[in-house]
Amino acid sequence: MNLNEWQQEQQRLEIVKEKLKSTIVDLEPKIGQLKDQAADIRKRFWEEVTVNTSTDEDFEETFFTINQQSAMLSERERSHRRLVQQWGNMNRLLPSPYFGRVDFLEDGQGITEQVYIGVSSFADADGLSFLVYDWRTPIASLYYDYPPGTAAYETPGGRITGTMSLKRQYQIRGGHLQHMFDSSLTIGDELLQQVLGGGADAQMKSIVATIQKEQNAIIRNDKSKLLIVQGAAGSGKTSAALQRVAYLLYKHRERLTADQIVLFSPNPMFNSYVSTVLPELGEENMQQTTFQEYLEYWLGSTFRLEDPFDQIEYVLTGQQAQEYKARMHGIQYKASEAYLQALRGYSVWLEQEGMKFVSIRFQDRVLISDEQIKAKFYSYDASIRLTNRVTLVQKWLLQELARLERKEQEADWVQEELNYLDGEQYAEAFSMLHKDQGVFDFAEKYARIDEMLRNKRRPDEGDFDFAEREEELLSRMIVKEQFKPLRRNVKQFSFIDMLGLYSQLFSSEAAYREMTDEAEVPELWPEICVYTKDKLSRNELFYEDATPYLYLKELVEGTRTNTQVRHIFVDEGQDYSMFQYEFLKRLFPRARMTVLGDFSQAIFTQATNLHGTGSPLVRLFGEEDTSQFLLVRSYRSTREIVEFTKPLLPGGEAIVPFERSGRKPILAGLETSGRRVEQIAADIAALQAEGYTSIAVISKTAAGSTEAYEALAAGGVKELRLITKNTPTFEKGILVIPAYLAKGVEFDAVLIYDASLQSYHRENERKLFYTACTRAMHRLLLYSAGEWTPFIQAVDTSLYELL
Ligand SMILES: Nc1ncnc2c1ncn2[C@@H]1O[C@H](COP(=O)(O)OP(=O)(O)OP(=O)(O)O)[C@@H](O)[C@H]1O
Repeated sequence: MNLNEWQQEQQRLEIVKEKLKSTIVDLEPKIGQLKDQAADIRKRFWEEVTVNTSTDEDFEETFFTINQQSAMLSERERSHRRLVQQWGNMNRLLPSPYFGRVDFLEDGQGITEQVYIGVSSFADADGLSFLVYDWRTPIASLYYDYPPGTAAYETPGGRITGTMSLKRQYQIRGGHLQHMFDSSLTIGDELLQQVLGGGADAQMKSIVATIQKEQNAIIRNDKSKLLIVQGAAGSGKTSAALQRVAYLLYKHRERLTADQIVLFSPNPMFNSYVSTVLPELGEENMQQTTFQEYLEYWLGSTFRLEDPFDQIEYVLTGQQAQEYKARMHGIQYKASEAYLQALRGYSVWLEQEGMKFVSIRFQDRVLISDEQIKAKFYSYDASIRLTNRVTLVQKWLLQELARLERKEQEADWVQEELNYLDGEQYAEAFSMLHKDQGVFDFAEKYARIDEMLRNKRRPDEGDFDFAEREEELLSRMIVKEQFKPLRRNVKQFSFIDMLGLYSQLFSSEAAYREMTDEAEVPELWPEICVYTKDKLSRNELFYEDATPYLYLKELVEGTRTNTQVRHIFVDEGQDYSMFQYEFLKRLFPRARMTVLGDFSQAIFTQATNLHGTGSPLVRLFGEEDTSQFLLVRSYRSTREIVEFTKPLLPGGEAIVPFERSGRKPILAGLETSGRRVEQIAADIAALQAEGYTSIAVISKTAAGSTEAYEALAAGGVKELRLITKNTPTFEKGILVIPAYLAKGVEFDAVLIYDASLQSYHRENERKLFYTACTRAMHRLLLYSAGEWTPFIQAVDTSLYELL
């Protein structure tokens, strides 16, 4: 690149910066004014409105002026918000106004346009010529999709074709042009090299300057109802997901808001890891949650729920337990579509027989027995669907309660309670009654009509005994208060014995077949029945039972849906069962779904294979509405680490490392655990001296982490932090962490605490081991105080160094 070009670019940068600065200066007073105006309107809102409702016309007039005032207020507030956002965007642009440029000559046009691309758009004072284009504009996709030559991009009005004569990347920091590269490749590797060579952070970074073509296709896909992304470890799935959220928010800014997008994360710590990407891009964060959080919300008050981490701990360490094998079959079956089908079949069977109810009790008495409820339930026409019949029963119960409540007023305990009120309390109740005049009047009116209907009082009857009436009113209120929880419970369907209904499924094999109409019953069913019922009897729920339980609850009580949400993103999608996918689809009927995952990192027993024609996930929306993507390039780790981790997996050869070099992984075989601790302590110190600030010691389980933490702390390693499933945020430093919690995140250096045969040998530990190793960006060190795991033994010796 010649000096002249460099100078031209520098000059342009200065011009853009000046214009940005003057726009910011112009905007500031306008923002202040609008804010003041809005505050003023709010303050004087009622002064401008004369409330008069005496006649219909007055009422209309009042209604009209209120509407007018509030429209004005919201218009000012909207303008204010827009300007503040614009101001924020300009400030964000100032230190680095753009990162890319393409020169494009559209077919049929005479002038080549210079398209500069940055994190948001910036137009010149005329409002027509763009000094910077937002990376999400249609024309900006040229930058991501093509090398110089013929190129095209899609617009709402159709495809635009032409020729790209230049593609340039910039590194601008603090307003200074530091580097500039012209590229002939899709996106020059230089910038990506620099970005990836940097250190790991406690928070994920946006990748807008270096989005790769295959990632861009995911980010901009706006056609399919379901996007499935299968991508190797470190291939940028999470990154693509977050930029996709920003893209959708931009493209549909008139009708889509951040709270209509939900991201399901693998754990709360991951939430904090990704939470800064969108704000960095000038967008609000989408809603973030975990599936467990949802389960806790609906079931947490009824059960002690096992979470997926306890479940995986059991899978990894519970081999000695008697029911281990049965539980493994159980986990698999309860995650399957077959079980979902079985539950549907069960709900049909319940329409004929087998419903279970809970008696409604009051003060140790049965008010309405379960048998009565059951009889009522089956007295309705058999053609009425289960949930509708439940609603009818609910209505009937509320009526019954109203009747019983009236009857209860004459009960002795009410009289006693009345007597029990001493003078002061009585007076207080009395004055409260009168204070709440509205309630009192209403209650009076109600009582009067009630009595008339019951022929106790003639319509013309005037005077009545106030004292008596007040006493009656008081007793009514006492009973009402006591009946309140009963009514609330009925409204919350607690008259249905959900626990009993779910337990009932786990009876004999023959009964199960009959109730569910399912031909297939999993192996070891009797054992599955025993341990499941045992758990339920303690008001506890296994993780694999939680979603099915909730699903059955909805089949009986009616489906809860959220129609607000338009997009859901599921990260680490391989860890969700088909059962859970079906559930999510029902829960968010108006949402499109983006599922990102890696079947090679499927560490849970209920995993779902995402990709390929055989993927059960494709059936969720059908092939027509589904787009599948395969990401094979891995960006996180150095070539040496990727080459080492590839042979750990069957089919791993397909993974392509990004060309960034580093040291080969190091295998340190040590004679004793004590020596291992010494070696790790020395290695951590050396890594720190080399400038690495994010270092993770990864072990297989939580117990393993605690053991490693204690040994290393005793061995003199300072400022260690033990990460558990309850750790809320992700921070830089030296962490000790179980592999399953390190999912989705990354570190400068990873130290595998125990890579011995003893630790990793079963087939279901292969993916866990792979997941742990692929967290490393720059350095990977593995330790063993015994024989190496067979997964490493299969790796060519040229791919690692021995200590
Ligand atoms: N186009 C890109 N430009 C710059 N960095 C990228 C790009 N794509 C991915 N990366 C970087 O690669 C690393 C891995 O990305 P990310 O975490 O999104 O991958 P992933 O596929 O979700 O990984 P895993 O499955 O292992 O959790 C991150 O540091 C991310 O910033």
